[in-house]
Amino acid sequence: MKSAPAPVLQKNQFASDNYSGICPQAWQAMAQANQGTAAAYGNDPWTARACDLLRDFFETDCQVFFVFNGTAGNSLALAALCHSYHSVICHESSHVETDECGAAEFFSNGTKILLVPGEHGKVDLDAVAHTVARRSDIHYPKPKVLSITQATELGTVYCLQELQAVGAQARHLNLHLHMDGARFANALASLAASPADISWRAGVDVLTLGGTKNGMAVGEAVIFFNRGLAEEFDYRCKQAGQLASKMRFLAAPWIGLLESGAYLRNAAHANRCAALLESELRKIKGVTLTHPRQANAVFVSMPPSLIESLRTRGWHFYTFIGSGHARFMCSWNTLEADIAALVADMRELAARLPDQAPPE
Ligand SMILES: Cc1ncc(COP(=O)(O)O)c(C=O)c1O
Ligand SMILES: C[C@H](O)[C@H](N)C(=O)O
Repeated sequence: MKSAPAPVLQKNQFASDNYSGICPQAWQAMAQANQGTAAAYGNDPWTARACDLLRDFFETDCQVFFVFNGTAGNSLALAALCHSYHSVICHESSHVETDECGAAEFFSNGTKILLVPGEHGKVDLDAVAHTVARRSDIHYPKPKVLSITQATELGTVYCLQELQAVGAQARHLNLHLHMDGARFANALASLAASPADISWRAGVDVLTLGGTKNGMAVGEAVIFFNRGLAEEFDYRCKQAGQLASKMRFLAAPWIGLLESGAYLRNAAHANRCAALLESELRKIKGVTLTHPRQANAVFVSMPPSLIESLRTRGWHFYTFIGSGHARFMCSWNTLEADIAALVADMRELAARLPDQAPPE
């Protein structure tokens, strides 16, 4: 018997940008698309418009597909880039590895995921080269794809030069380059660069572009800059249950966010909130930042007793990502009052702790 559904939370939380609702621009766009009947399975005007807007956004004639979530986007994209006897190289803290329940391996019929380390969630390019060069015998799953996450799972962002180095290394090693862009908007806002420069111009072949965490109800875009790799991807989506019959309602929010500019504004707001939260948390005894805050997440170490008392006070936050530090994530609808409330509780509860060195 399933437990009762969790109640609607009375205050904004910092567990994930997945906790947030639908932003006004996405909601209005869905309402605007809800006019009468329209052709199904993507043959509607909203889907066509959203695809064109994304081609304008990235300044290139890319192939665009809409899927329901990021796990589908990542795993189907990776499956399109390699065969079952290949391997995909990604960071040891990547979502593909840690939080997609083997979807990439499943949809590619067995492609092996090979993990590399790297500081603060970014792949170490020497480790990537070693993973490719270490073996060339028939028994080794031949590396075919390098997958990176931008912004990373640990709240950091590859700068333009780092992305260019990743792209150059992927080309040198004859690897396709996939980008998990669940929080691409946050990276874009952080870098103040052009979408094209931090994607295909840096060498990205396929991007899973996040919409859900940036204010949409549901929906990610799989964008093939290397159009040849998109061949029959539509069939792959259909077979995986990722071809929406009422595609217009996945596509319309993209129109709403891109035409209004909310796509970037939402992410910039979340990043600013995280910067404010970071500045406040740095002042609290026993709370130590564990990764540079470069997007919308703040990672801190703190005493287990403080973690427990914060949760008892009603705060939701994850401690299972990366090396298990606490992640506080801001979103398009985070308010300064939410930050003030969290910081006040944390400061009060931390002050009650006996003097102790922060955990390792
Ligand atoms: C880095 C990253 N990639 C991909 C995803 C997509 O996951 P989901 O399938 O839950 O939309 C998430 C989820 O939040 C994520 O954090
Ligand atoms: C970790 C969890 O799977 C989700 N991707 C999030 O970032 O909140």
